[in-house]
Amino acid sequence: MFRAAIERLQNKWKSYRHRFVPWVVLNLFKNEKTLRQVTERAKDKLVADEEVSRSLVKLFGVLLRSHGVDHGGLRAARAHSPKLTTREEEQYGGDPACGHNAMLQTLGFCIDRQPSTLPFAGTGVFVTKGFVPKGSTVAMYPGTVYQAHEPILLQSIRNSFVFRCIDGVLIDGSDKGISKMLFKSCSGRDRLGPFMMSDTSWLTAAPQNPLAVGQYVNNCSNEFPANVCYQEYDVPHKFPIELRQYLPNVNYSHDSQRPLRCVVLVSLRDIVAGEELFSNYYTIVH
Ligand SMILES: C[S@@+](CC[C@H](N)C(=O)[O-])C[C@H]1O[C@@H](n2cnc3c(N)ncnc32)[C@H](O)[C@@H]1O
Repeated sequence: MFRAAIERLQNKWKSYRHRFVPWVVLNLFKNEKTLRQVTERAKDKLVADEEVSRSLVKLFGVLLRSHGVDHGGLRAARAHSPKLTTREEEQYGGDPACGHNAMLQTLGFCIDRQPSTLPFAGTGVFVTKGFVPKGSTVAMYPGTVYQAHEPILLQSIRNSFVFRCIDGVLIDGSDKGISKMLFKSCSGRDRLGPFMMSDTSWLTAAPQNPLAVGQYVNNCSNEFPANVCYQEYDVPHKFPIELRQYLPNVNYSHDSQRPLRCVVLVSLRDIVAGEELFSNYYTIVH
């Protein structure tokens, strides 16, 4: 009987999809009601990758113009997306809050970090303005991407921001210490001529890409069910090169042959201003 119980536990552990490892170990049997279950891996995507690409390209295109940082690619960016109106140009130009303005304008909502609604849960992420319709790309999970075979031991010590994808790829979303140093170093390494391939500003209090705060989204509880879920997004080859400077992820290994792995958070229902975002740290894939 004891063996059967152990086997049940092992099977359950193996099928957990997203794991913030230390948190899961301590809370494995809490909030069982809020577990997200999916029947097939293919069905786990709430929104098509093309839809995620569309949202990101729209936002990043506006960010590119609003920051006035073109790294040699502004003209190319303008060729990609429609021209801004004069009013929009004025609204974004030189405004320190331009990231949030761009988000409100293009996606119809703003998100930001604030103290969590939950006691002892530290910082959380809230919808601060506008309205998030179900199925929107609400946030991105920033960090260094490690393939399943790459070493992460040192970086993972006392680090509650290591996120595990379904295929064993890990994303270290910590903005402190060795994790921070490694992200900056990999990001500098991967520059392509005049183009940056990733954004390091998520490591600061004011990320250029305002979606890049998904690592601060807290786990749901029985009182606050999940309103967002994680979804892997492999950046397609055709993603505009001049917009990659806003991607908050970078490969740990320079010679990674795989497309860059990002993780986005997608809304499970409509969310209104003032609500905190809650994800489910555990997803069971049957
Ligand atoms: C990925 S971090 C999320 C950001 C975190 N709130 C912070 O301020 O750094 C995961 C950690 O947040 C805390 N956390 C997340 N969800 C929680 C919850 N529902 N209740 C209490 N603490 C929570 C735990 O300390 C967990 O290890």
